[in-house]
Amino acid sequence: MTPRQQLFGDHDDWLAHTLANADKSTQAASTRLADGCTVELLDTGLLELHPDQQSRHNDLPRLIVSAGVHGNETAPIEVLNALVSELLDGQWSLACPALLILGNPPAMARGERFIDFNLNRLFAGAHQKRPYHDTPEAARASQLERLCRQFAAASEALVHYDLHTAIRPSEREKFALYPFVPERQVPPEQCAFLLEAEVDTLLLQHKTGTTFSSFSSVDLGAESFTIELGKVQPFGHNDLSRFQGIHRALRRLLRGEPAPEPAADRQLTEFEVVHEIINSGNQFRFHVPDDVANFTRYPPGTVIWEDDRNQYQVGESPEAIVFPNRDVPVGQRVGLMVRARPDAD
Ligand SMILES: O=C(O)CCC(=O)N[C@@H](CCC(=O)O)C(=O)O
Ligand SMILES: [Zn+2]
Repeated sequence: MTPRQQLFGDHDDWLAHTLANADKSTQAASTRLADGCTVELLDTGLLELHPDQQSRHNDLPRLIVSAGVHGNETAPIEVLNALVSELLDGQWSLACPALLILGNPPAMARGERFIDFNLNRLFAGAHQKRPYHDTPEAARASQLERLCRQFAAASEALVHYDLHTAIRPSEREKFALYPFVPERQVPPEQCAFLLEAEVDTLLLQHKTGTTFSSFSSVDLGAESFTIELGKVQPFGHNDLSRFQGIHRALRRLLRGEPAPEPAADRQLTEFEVVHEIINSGNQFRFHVPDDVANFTRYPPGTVIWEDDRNQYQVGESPEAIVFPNRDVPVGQRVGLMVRARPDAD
C-alpha cells in the first residue's frame, strides 16, 4: 500500500478524504515514509507530521499551517493539500514537526464560509460562550485549541500561518495580519518569509481577538499571522499560479532549507488598525458600499458608520477600509479602518 492509501484509503488525497468525511470523525491512521518521517491522520482534516530524528533540524520552529477555517476559501486548501501529496509521494523530506489543519470540513464540503457560526471568531475560549457552545463549530474550535496546545512544546519556538482568501477584491492582493500582543514586534525572519511568499503588505492589529491566529499568538506564544492570499473562489476555479509564492515558501520551510536572500526591490508596507467597526445593532448604518475593494482609501472627515448614538469619521489623515462586511451579527466586526504607518508609502 502507498502512504496515501494507508492514510486516506480509496481517496486520492487528503482533500478528497476530508470532503468525503466532512460531517464525521475519522479513525486515526498513520504511516511511515521511506525517509523515516511519520504522518498521522488525527481526525478529519488534521495531520501531524514528524521528521525522522536524523532529518530533524533542531533549530527550526514547530510549524502549524491552517487553511479552510472559512470553508469557501479554497485556494489555500488546495495549496496545503498539494504540499501533503508531494511529501507523501517522496518528492522531498520534512525537517520540522508540523501540524496541518483543514479548519472547517463541513463548510468546505458545502462551499460556505461557515455553517452556524464563523469559526474564526470562536477561539481563545469564545467557543464556550452562549450562543456558540454545543454547535459543531464550537466543538471544532475546542478540538483545534487542544491539538495546538498539545503540539506546542514548551521549550521550542512555534510558528502558525493561518491561510485565507478575502471576500472582496483588494487593492493589495496579498496581505498578512499580525495579532496584537503587547510590546512585541515582527521578527525580521517573519518579514522575510512574508516577502518570500509574495505577501508585501502587513497589517498590525491593535487589540487581541478571538481569531485562530490571535489564540496561537496569545495563548501559545507563537509567531502567528492570518495571511490573505487573494480572492475567494469555489474549488477548481482558482488560478493556482497566483499562489506559487506561498506554496514555494512553505515547502522551503518544511524542508528546512535556508531562506533565500530577500529581493532588493521588495519591501513590506505596514499598516496599523486605527478602528474596528462593530455592528452595534442600535440602528447601525454602514456607509461603505458593498462592492468596495479592501484598502480603498477615504479622505479625512468621511463618515464611515453611524448608529443612534455614535458615528465614526476618518481622522486627520486618510484611512482605508479592510474586510467590509455589513452582513455580520450584532457585536461582530463589520470592517477595519487602517492607516499606513508613518514610514510606509
Ligand atoms: O474578506 C473578508 O471580509 C474576510 C476574510 C477573512 O476571513 N479574514 C479573516 C481575518 C482574521 C484576522 O483578523 O486575523 C477573518 O475575518 O476571520
Ligand atoms: Zn477567511
